[in-house]
Amino acid sequence: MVLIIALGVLLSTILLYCAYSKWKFQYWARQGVPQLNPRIFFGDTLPLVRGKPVQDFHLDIYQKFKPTGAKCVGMYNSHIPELVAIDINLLKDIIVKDYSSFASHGLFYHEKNVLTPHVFNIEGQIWKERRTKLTPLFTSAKMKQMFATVAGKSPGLIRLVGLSVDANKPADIKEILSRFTTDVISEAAFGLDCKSLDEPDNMFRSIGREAFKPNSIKLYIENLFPSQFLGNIGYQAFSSRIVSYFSKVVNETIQYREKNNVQRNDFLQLMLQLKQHGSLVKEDGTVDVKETGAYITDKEILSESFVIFLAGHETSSSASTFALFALAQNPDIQDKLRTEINEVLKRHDGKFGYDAIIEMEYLDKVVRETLRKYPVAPVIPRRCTKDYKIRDTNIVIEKGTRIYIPVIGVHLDPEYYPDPDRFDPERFSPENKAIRPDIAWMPFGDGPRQCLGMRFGLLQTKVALASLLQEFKFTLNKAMKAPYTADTGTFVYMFKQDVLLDATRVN
Ligand code: HEM
Repeated sequence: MVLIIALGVLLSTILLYCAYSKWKFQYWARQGVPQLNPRIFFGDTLPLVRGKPVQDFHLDIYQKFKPTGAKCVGMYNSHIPELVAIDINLLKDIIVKDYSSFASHGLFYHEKNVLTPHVFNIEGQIWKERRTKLTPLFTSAKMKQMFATVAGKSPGLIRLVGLSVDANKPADIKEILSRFTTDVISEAAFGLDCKSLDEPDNMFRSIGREAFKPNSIKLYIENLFPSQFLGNIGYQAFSSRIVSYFSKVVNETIQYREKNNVQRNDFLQLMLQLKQHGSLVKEDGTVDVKETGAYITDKEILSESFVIFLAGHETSSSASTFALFALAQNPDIQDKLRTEINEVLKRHDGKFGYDAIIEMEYLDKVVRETLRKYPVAPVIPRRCTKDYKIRDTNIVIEKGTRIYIPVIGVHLDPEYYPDPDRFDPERFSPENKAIRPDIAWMPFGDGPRQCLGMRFGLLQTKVALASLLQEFKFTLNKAMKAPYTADTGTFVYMFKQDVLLDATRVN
């Protein structure tokens, strides 16, 4: 009897849910927004559950709906309505002009999850204040100060590729560059030499991999319930292994530096200056009293160190890997770039410094074209923070709705980039840039929430490329065969297979 009642309750619940979903699945159609083809329980996410890479999913939507003139496309995550923005003017409104209605990434954070309340996740006024405090850490002048930290890892990078050459083996460039950027960012974030170039399986790499691995159950839970509720019931976004290791490293480093008055050229040191003075110390050692008030706490330093570490290494290593992959297939472009690197270095008496890197204009174009063709963040999530009416329509995006910015769709759109599969750095000449909307290139997002570490990301990518191309010529190893599928095991766009390049010494 009990069993029959239980079955009855279960069946009625399922039927009710089905009826509710069926009604909910008309949400976008009721507003006149074209929508995908939702299925019960999964909504439109079944292809993703079956393993379709996120970038392919969003590229398909963009390419299917752009020719119809649709401004946006509705979809359902389970039964929850979400929106993919397509029209370039709508994208600009969301990211730049009306950003205050979309100033959230819509991701989980909670004070009890100490690594999560950082500038990428937090929202509203606290985000605004934190962003203002952290912005001075990423100016060109600060990048110049940190240049030596980045370039200091180049000899190890060159040595690793050299080992492949000596062993007559292809260089596993994705792996090598990931070890390089892990070393760069741990040194730049908190002054630690984690020696990934020598010991590939160290704890920092393992933390990076674990934290960047999508966990669909966690993502589902974080999407369904408000952060405050989840945090209060004890939900943990990261394993205790990550939290305790990372917290220990950062807290001990803070204590050590404060006790011994250690001064270093890294992000942690700059954050310690904010903690002590509420402002950054100027080159002459003074603090500008007018700028004071930007104090940050140890807790904030911990979560911000975590996001600098996370956001700072796989993104840049993926960008440099894609660049070498593209250059290996385009020997003329590779030769032209090597010539520029050698000429600029000659003008700088062979000194590989910050000013020399900034002077390399063709290198800049190559990196920009790489991030166009292979945007390492192919889709940017945003959350609507107040009801928003789309210009010249009756469509209202309700507060709380998740929006997707399909960066990959825009970057491969022939309207902005004719013959989009061709790798052509000249797309970034001043004349060619002037004939398309600015927003059509957005690997770092755009507007007030644009990537805070853009300058540092570009710098590490350029240092890696300039160091390697000075020494080696790269071609694609014969094991590299299209089609190249995207890795679904990480949030950052990268190929699933190893990127194997044959390297030969230039001289
Ligand atoms: C090639 C390298 C990189 C790429 C392609 C990249 C891309 C992005 C993107 C797409 C966003 C979201 C922007 C938006 O919502 O409009 C972002 C945000 C962010 N990135 Fe990066 N990033 C890179 C490197 C870095 C580095 C090296 C750091 C730190 C050292 C960093 C720190 C951040 C932070 C803190 C945010 C959050 C900003 C905010 O919400 O206010 N990124 N990045």
